[in-house]
Amino acid sequence: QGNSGSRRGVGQRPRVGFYGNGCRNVESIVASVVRKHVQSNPANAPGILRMHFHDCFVRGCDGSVLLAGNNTERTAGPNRSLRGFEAIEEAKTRLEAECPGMVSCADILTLAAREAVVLTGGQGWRVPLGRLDGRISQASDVILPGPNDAVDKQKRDFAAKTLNTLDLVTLVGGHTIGTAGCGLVRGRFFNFNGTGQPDPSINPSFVPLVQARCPQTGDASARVDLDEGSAGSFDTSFLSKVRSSRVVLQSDLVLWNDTETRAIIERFLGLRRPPLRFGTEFGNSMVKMSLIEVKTGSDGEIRRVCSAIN
Ligand code: HEM
Ligand SMILES: [Ca+2]
Ligand SMILES: [Ca+2]
Repeated sequence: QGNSGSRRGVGQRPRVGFYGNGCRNVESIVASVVRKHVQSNPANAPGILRMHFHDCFVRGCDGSVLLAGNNTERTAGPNRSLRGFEAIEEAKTRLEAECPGMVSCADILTLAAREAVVLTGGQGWRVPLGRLDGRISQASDVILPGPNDAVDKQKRDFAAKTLNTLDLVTLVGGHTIGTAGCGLVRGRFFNFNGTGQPDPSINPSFVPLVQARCPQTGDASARVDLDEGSAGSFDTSFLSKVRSSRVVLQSDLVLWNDTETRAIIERFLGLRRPPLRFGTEFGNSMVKMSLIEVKTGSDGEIRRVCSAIN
C-alpha cells in the first residue's frame, strides 16, 4: 500500500514508511547520492546537517532553505556558508525519474541529514516522512541562534521550536563535525571585547592553535574545526572539548557555565548519573527537530526541482 502526495491529509503527521511501495527506494537513493557527494567532498556532510537545522528553524522543515533566487533564505548571512545543495538537487532528479511527483525536497533534506551523520560514523535512526515543500522563502525570515548567544537565549530559541534543553545540548553536539569561518571566531582569539587579549574563558593552550589557523589579518573565509582533531567523526569528542574549553564558538563554550547544560554534557561523557547515550539522543532530538511546523495539507506542494517552487 503506497502513498502519493495526494493522500497527505490536512493535519496528518509525517510517519516512518510514508512512501511505502509508491517509492520503495527513496531511502537508498538519497543515501547513495549523499554518499557520492560526501566522498567527493567531505565538507558536504556537515554542510547538509546544518542545512537541515536552518531549514527547520525558519518556516519549519519545508525545504524553504533550498529555494534559489533574489532575497530567498539562501541569500541571508548565516546561509551563505551552507554547503551540499547539489547533493539534494541530484537526489531529487533521481527520485523524479524513479517516482515522479512523490517525494518532497523537505523529506529529501531530512533523509540526507541522517545520512550525513551515518557517513561520519554516527548512529542512524528511523526518519518519519511525508512533509510537503513550502512556497515561501524570504531572507528577512532568517533569524537563527547566533555564535555569541548566551545559554538562556539558546534555551529560549529552542523552546520556541518545541525543543527542550536536552534537545539543545544534544543537537548542538552536532558541532562534532564540520567547521566555522575564521571571520566569525577569530575576534575572540585575538582581541576579546577590545581588551587586546583572547577571551580568558578559552583554554589558553587552545588559543595559539586557532590563532595559527585563523591569523588576524588572514583570509576571513578560511575555516577552523568546530571539534579540533575530530571534525570528521560523529562522536562525543566535541562535548569533551566543551568541558575543557577548547571550542571556537562562544555559544558552545558557555554551555559549560550553565548548571543545567553542564549536567547534560556530564551525563553524555559518563561523568554523572544517569548516563545518556549521545548516539541515541541525537536521533531522538533530530526526529523532534524534523517535525517542526511541517506542512502536510494544502499549505504545501511537491516541488519538481528543489531550487524553485512549481
Ligand atoms: C544554538 C544553536 C546553534 C548555533 C548558535 C550554531 C552556530 C553555528 C555557527 C556559527 C557555525 C559556523 C558557520 C560558518 O562559519 O560557516 C555552525 C556550524 C555548524 N553547525 Fe551549528 N549552531 C547551532 C546549532 C546547530 C544544530 C542544531 C545543528 C544540527 C543538528 C548544527 C550543525 C552545525 C554543523 C554541522 C556545522 C558545520 C557546518 C560546516 O562545516 O559547513 N548547529 N553552527
Ligand atoms: Ca524551512
Ligand atoms: Ca567529532
